[in-house]
Amino acid sequence: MTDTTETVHVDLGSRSYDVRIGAGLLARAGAEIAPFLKRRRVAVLTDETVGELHLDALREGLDDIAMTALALPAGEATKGWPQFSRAVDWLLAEKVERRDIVVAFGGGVIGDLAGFAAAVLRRGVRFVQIPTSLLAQVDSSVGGKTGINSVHGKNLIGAFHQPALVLADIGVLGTLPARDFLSGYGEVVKYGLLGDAAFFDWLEANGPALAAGDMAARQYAVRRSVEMKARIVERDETEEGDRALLNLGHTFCHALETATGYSDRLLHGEGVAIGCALAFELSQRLGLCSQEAPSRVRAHLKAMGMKTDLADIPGDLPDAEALLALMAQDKKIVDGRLRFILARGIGEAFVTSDVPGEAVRKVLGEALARR
Ligand SMILES: O=C(O)C(=O)C[C@@H](O)[C@H](O)[C@H](O)COP(=O)(O)O
Repeated sequence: MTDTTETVHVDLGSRSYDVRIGAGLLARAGAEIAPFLKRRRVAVLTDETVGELHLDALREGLDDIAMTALALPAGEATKGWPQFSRAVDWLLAEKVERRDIVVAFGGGVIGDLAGFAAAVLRRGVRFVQIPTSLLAQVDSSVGGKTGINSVHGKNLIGAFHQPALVLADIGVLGTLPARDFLSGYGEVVKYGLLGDAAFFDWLEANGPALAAGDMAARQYAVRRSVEMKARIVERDETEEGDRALLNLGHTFCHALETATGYSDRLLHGEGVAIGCALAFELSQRLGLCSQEAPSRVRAHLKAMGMKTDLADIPGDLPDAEALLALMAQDKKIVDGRLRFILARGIGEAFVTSDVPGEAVRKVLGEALARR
């Protein structure tokens, strides 16, 4: 079989690394990781679902590299202090040393938590991301944002810590439940919306095939997303400016995730999709883009069977004022002023602090009224 693995290099000087994208990478994990090892052993953090489905395959792929593993409960609720301290204590009990490699084997929750554990363990050890969800492959495994949630908000505790290598095996996406796959698709659409109108056109045409399992389409979507993310992260590793573009939809999303208690009511990528739709609605309300743009965003998300609005979130939600208060914990805030990612059209996003609170309140109020 021909090897169709592609490599996206993330050029960050001494923190540079490759993102390898293809089918069958799990089976070759040992050969891929070996050059980074000082001794032939790795400590793997995973979740119970991924562990059950794929840990044996990873163990086999690692060949003679010894593997020890801890499986945490699956789900966003794991991304907090209790499971984080459990993971760090386990890594210490396993005698993971500074020159060793920690492997984050799972979706965004595991990648963020394990990356943060690696960042603080013995003041920093290297880690390899093996993302198993679409969301983690296209987004959270790349760029070095690691962390956990606080009762005050999403991802408020963490560190920038770049991985040494990312292995995105698109073959494992086949075991994802449809809801999780579509949640990850929310982040894929984000890339088209923020900076590549042609990619959004492509997604409108190919999104259904991608969701149905077309491997070539999946590989292209993962590669294009990672490429876009890599170029932005290279320009602005620690989000002083441009990197905030990757936060399109996230100011709304994080407030909604906090409001729904990081529960099954709203998955992260679902919140991103709703957040992108609201960001385009806000842009239109401020006269920045045409009415056609938010309609096209919603139409595509709907055609993919995704959540597009606050009305699609089950259970109670707080009022617009309370949601605005949650948004005020956003990490993009400067001098008390929220920064938003708005758009002049599809593929034309930009970062601005110049957004009247009243306009945001109105967009949220109207969205709540549609429930
Ligand atoms: O990598 C980034 O930069 C992003 O903003 C990507 C986001 O999609 C991702 O969810 C990120 O973890 C959110 O970052 P945060 O700084 O808003 O917590």
